[in-house]
Amino acid sequence: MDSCKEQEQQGFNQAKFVKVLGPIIVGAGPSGLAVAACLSQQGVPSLILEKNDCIASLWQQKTYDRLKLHLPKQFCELPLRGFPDDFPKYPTKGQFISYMESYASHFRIQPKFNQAVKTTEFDHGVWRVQTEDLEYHSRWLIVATGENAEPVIPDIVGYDKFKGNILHTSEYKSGSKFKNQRVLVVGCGNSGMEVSLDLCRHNAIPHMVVRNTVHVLPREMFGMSTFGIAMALLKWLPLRLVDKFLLLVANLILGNTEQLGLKRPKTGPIELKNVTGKTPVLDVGALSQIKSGKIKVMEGVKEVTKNGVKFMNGQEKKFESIILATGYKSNVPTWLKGCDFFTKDGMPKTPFPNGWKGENGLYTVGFTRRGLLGTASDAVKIAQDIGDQWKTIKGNDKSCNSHVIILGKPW
Ligand SMILES: Cc1cc2nc3c(=O)[nH]c(=O)nc-3n(C[C@H](O)[C@H](O)[C@H](O)COP(=O)(O)OP(=O)(O)OC[C@H]3O[C@@H](n4cnc5c(N)ncnc54)[C@H](O)[C@@H]3O)c2cc1C
Ligand SMILES: NC(=O)C1=CN([C@@H]2O[C@H](COP(=O)(O)OP(=O)(O)OC[C@H]3O[C@@H](n4cnc5c(N)ncnc54)[C@H](OP(=O)(O)O)[C@@H]3O)[C@@H](O)[C@H]2O)C=CC1
Ligand SMILES: O=C(O)C(=O)Cc1c[nH]c2ccccc12
Repeated sequence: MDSCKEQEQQGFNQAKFVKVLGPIIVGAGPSGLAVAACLSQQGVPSLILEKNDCIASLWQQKTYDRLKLHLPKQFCELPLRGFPDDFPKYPTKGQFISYMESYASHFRIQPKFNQAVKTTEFDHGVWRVQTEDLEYHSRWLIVATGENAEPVIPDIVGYDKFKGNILHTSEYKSGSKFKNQRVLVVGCGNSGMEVSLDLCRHNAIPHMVVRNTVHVLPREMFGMSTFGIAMALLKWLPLRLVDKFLLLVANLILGNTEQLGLKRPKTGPIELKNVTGKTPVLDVGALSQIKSGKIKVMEGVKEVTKNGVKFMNGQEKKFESIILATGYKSNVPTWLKGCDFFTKDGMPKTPFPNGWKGENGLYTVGFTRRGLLGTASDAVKIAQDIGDQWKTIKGNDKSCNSHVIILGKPW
């Protein structure tokens, strides 16, 4: 082992301050891994700090068993290394995780686990990144904590009165525990639809709350993925025309969803995704269960009671469990201080495609509202940008083989 590595191994436990020569990346999800891989291709070492004890913790710990990618695999690949050829068009969650494991090992990415970043600020030319036990310093900070870092738990009156089980979709694995139960699913995004479908398949009785409008599109049109068709058309046609086309075909294939209680927003599906981040539902079977009455569509919830729920329209129903499919939010404002690059919701203020770079060595990857395709685009740009700066740095800062230098005190 070279002396720098030895120093690194022994030092982490005792030291208070760690000087990182390359960038610090916060988060070891697909975005953190993608940017670390692209940096290593540029010859730039980096250090990933991950709060959990594994890579891709959203996928490994917070998703249900039946999950599959609902965009075809070519739109979900990380840069520099694609999916194995034998993967199906829509890989399963297990396949996606194994792809990311092999991606990390191929690029020799070894995040430092159990390092939840508590506060970070830019101070005298240096990013100071604090975890419970250590303070890391670097001239570059790459935020890769994701758009889906924390569950959204809405304020609904009466949670404490409810005798049954309340959980968020991030804790839902399968419907097997809910057999014969009356279950209320709050929310009708992709999670709400797919959890309701999974509940049906396990003989539960799902009721899904739709308080607002929602776009439902078939996952495929004419044997091709709807997303792929949209991307291809967008090369030639304006966004609004593409949205019109998608809606025309969706209505032909699915019928009028409004009759089922699923009113469409005025803004088209891709425009709405780009502007607000609200993802259209890509239907993988829930709609036919709604048509057959197995998934019941309900109004907004007024309050939770001891044995069930009162709805906005005055109806009252009994439920044994409530599943909150109410989405996720960024957690950046909780740990990144003194920086006005992000909105109060933890998204970059500068819209795509320019939200990847801030000031003073700050970067963001995976905050584009464009899924893994956006991640790949950010990662390549960031690595190029830092790679160019790295090439101009000479001297001591690059001479050690290790990417971190352990210090007892700040220098
Ligand atoms: C159920 C579900 C299915 C999805 N399916 C698709 C799909 O098919 N296609 C697609 O393109 N997108 C999909 N998405 C969107 C999803 O956001 C991306 O697939 C992808 O996970 C984003 O990667 P990320 O690395 O940006 O964020 P994440 O995967 O959320 O990773 C962020 C990492 O940062 C860590 N972290 C957070 N806060 C801290 C902190 N303070 N300190 C240290 N570490 C921290 C987390 O533990 C996590 O490991 C899906 C999302 C969900 C919820
Ligand atoms: N197979 C796949 O690839 C899957 C992908 N995903 C992705 O994961 C991301 C997160 O999806 P998801 O978890 O569905 O979150 P979303 O943010 O997409 O949806 C949240 C839903 O909850 C509703 N909601 C929020 N608060 C309340 C409330 N107080 N009362 C009633 N309804 C409420 C929202 O309604 P409103 O619009 O009124 O706010 C919306 O319908 C998305 O990008 C999605 O595409 C998720 C599952 C599967
Ligand atoms: O599945 C998701 O959450 C995604 O964010 C993927 C995605 C990015 N852009 C879209 C447009 C329509 C449907 C899904 C997506």
